[in-house]
Amino acid sequence: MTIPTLLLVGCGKMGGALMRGWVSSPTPPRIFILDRKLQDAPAGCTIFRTPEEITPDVKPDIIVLAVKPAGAEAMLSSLKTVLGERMNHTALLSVMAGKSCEKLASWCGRADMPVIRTMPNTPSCVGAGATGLYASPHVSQAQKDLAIRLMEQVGTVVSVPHEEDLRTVIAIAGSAPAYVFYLAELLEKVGQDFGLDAHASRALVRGMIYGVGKMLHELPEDAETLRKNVTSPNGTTAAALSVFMKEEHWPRLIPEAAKAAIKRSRELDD
Ligand SMILES: NC(=O)c1ccc[n+]([C@@H]2O[C@H](COP(=O)([O-])OP(=O)(O)OC[C@H]3O[C@@H](n4cnc5c(N)ncnc54)[C@H](OP(=O)(O)O)[C@@H]3O)[C@@H](O)[C@H]2O)c1
Ligand code: PRO
Repeated sequence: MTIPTLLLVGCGKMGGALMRGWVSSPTPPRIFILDRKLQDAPAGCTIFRTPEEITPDVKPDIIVLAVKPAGAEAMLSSLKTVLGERMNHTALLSVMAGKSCEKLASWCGRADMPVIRTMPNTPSCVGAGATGLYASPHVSQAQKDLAIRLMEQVGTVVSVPHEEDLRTVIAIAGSAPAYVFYLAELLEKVGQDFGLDAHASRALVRGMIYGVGKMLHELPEDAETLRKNVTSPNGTTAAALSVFMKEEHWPRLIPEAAKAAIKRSRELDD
């Protein structure tokens, strides 16, 4: 199989997570990076600071767009100018939380530009990402297969049938690591407030979340069964869950938070 060439545009928190995941995978793609502040690139990756620095030998199979949605139009307009004819032989893979395939294609100067929209998450940096992927009608099967292969190199990929579905992916996977990190922060603080030292509290909470993730990933049981296995009748867990499971707590707050993320993704489209 030939090694694909990527132009990774924006190598911040998400682009950087993908880059780390790719370079640590068994068969890394060839990566050119466009980022104005990235200090060091891994061996084999070339950094350009501005679109104008991109050299004529860069002929990407896929351009991975990982800048903020507000900067996408200006960036694609510059890339269109710099890459010229090369823009006709590449596909665009956006990781952005906003901006439709149609809009991105028009900013590339080609209504028939093959655009793949994805919603990855930062656990991609350790090969444990979860990515939703939508391919617009102009994407060939070979380009879609390549996009899926690339994202599978950094974790789980789910193709969604409608572009609109990506909003739900944002709410339950793209943004969701932050919810779990917040839970970790709060649990670590509780551990300390209730008498453990910081190191012990951190080690226990991180070990617990790692173990839960590994069980959910590896075991066939559904989450509800795994939860019930922890919950002894009239025991400590039941006491704690009786707080979380009150109608006005997690059952209301989790969907409310998801709706807020979805609403914000609509605003980022404009
Ligand atoms: N963070 C996440 O967990 C996550 C998850 C899924 C999807 N996303 C999506 O990923 C995209 C990037 O988010 P992020 O959190 O990675 O943002 P970020 O950390 O700000 O990364 C963007 C990078 O691109 C650089 N950049 C922007 N415009 C540039 C230009 N014209 N020339 C050169 N470099 C440029 C930025 O440099 P400066 O800082 O100097 O501008 C920065 O290093 C967003 O669209 C977001 O919706 C993020
Ligand atoms: N981070 C981006 C945001 O907060 C997109 C999902 C995760 O907008």
